[in-house]
Amino acid sequence: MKMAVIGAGKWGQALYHAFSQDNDVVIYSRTPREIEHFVSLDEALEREYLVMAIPAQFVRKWMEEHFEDRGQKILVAAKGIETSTGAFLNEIYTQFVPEDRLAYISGPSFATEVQQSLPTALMISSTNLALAETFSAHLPSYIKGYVDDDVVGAEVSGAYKNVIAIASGVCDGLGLGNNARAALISRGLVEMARFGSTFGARTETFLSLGGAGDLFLTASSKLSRNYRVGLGLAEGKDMETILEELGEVAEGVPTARALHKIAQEKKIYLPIAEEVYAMIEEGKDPHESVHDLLG
Ligand SMILES: NC(=O)C1=CN([C@@H]2O[C@H](COP(=O)(O)OP(=O)(O)OC[C@H]3O[C@@H](n4cnc5c(N)ncnc54)[C@H](O)[C@@H]3O)[C@@H](O)[C@H]2O)C=CC1
Ligand SMILES: O=C(CO)COP(=O)(O)O
Repeated sequence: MKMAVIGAGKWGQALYHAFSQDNDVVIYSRTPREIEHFVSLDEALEREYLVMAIPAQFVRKWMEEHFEDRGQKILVAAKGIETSTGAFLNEIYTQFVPEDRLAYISGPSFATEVQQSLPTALMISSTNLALAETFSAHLPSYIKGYVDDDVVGAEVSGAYKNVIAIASGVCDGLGLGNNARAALISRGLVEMARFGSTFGARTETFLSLGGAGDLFLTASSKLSRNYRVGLGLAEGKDMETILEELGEVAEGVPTARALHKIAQEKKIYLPIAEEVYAMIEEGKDPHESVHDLLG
């Protein structure tokens, strides 16, 4: 399969490594990189299959400024909800490409482990199951693919788990123990599903690799950038310092802002996401947030 990965951050490079096992793959990013098969934007857009690994908050601008529809089939690899509009990624991408040419990859997948070819299982979701199957069939042997057609469920799962991961980092950073973290993750899963059902997601999707699977992974490991944001908040660091020290994207931060905006507009009860927002945006004391969540 002739593919191009667009976006050469950790995840773009990991997916480039993965798909390169059995396919003809090139990679492009706005910042030139010393990567084999690094190509120009035009060469990348010429490929029949694209993997879009641009972070969620930058997708709309990038598509407006650089994308040319040449009939490509697209695998969306970012996880997040656009802060400025509350739009899910499928709502953004479908403004540029018909939904039957869009698929979304989600599930428990630290880029560093995918880059090391460690065993991984992922979900590929599309309203066009044949397209999801095509991308799944071209994954390398060390990644087991599962296909599904609940795009909204996959997107909400992938975005929301990052916010719960921040809360989990706060919990562990405060030394509240395993019971507290397990309770937080469990209630976070319920909150994700409640939010997703508002937008037509299937509840069982939140029990899938893209839901519970990715949540368990991200909310329990220092490999997660979002979890590390939570550790920083627990240490009393301000967001500017946390993000500067992180040096990488933490999608849970802008997504928490988006969830707050949506929760206010649609009157949805999102207690954990709202506390993460209060800590991120209003500098709320994490001890107070925990007290209010347990209260
Ligand atoms: N790193 C991981 O383990 C995984 C990340 N993801 C998702 O992949 C997406 C990308 O994340 P990473 O590659 O990990 O981030 P990263 O922090 O490693 O890289 C971010 C990339 O985005 C680029 N970028 C920043 N601003 C941009 C803009 N305005 N326009 C275009 N490109 C811009 C940067 O140059 C950088 O290459 C995120 O949505 C993340 O949630 C999904 C699964 C695993
Ligand atoms: O999505 C991921 C793992 O599935 C990566 O999580 P972080 O963005 O928190 O590092």
